[in-house]
Amino acid sequence: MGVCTSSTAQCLPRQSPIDIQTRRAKYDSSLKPLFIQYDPNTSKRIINVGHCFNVEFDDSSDRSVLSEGPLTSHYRLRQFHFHWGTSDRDGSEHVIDGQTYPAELHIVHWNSQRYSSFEEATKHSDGLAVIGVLLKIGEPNPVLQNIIDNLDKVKTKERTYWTYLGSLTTSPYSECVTWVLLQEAITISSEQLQHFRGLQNEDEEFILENHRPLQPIEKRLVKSSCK
Ligand SMILES: CCCCCNS(=O)(=O)c1cc(S(N)(=O)=O)ccc1C(=O)O
Ligand SMILES: [Zn+2]
Repeated sequence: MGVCTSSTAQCLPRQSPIDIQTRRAKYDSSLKPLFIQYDPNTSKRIINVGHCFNVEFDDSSDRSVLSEGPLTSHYRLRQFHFHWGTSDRDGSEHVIDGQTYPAELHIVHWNSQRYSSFEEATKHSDGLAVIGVLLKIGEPNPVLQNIIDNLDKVKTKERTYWTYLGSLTTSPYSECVTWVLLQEAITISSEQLQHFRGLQNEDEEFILENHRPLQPIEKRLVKSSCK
């Protein structure tokens, strides 16, 4: 079955991002800890894609993978990128109990256990898994400064998360993403964040913001890995 990219009779839309209302999130004791294994040597390049910059990884083999948690397959690291706003007041895509954050990191993985390519995976409801990490203003973050070589250090030993079924937050908004949103935000300094707004698109205009508006949760349930 193809991925529903619009609200059709047989399925309600599952668009992202959403407002995570923590009191409505349901603890699911069957949710296991995430297994994250990243090899920083698989990082390939950083590329300005016009609305954002992506740090791309060599995804020709399962050297950097995500599994366990809410997932029933292993997912191969593809790229990571950030979303931000025109000021530190907002910029994250997901919102927690109505609270926006100044930015959000998305670490994109595709289901290499079931599908032969990233492009093929995006056509299926279990094709992608994206880890969302909220960024709050605080001390300059050395890891962010050198995130490419330190992706491995982004892993924290015990991490709790929310998870729900959603979509890409950029066109074509394919409903192929299992979202795993870490409950612990990491810090970025306002000065570091200002560098993001200095990026320019193909028309040499500054990319001042790139976060999608909230989408209706419909009948979806957000699960939590902790009580
Ligand atoms: C059918 C083609 C889909 C391409 C989606 N690519 S992606 O790496 O998953 C991605 C995800 C996202 S998101 N915010 O994780 O949904 C944003 C941008 C991109 C991108 O293409 O740069
Ligand atoms: Zn994103």
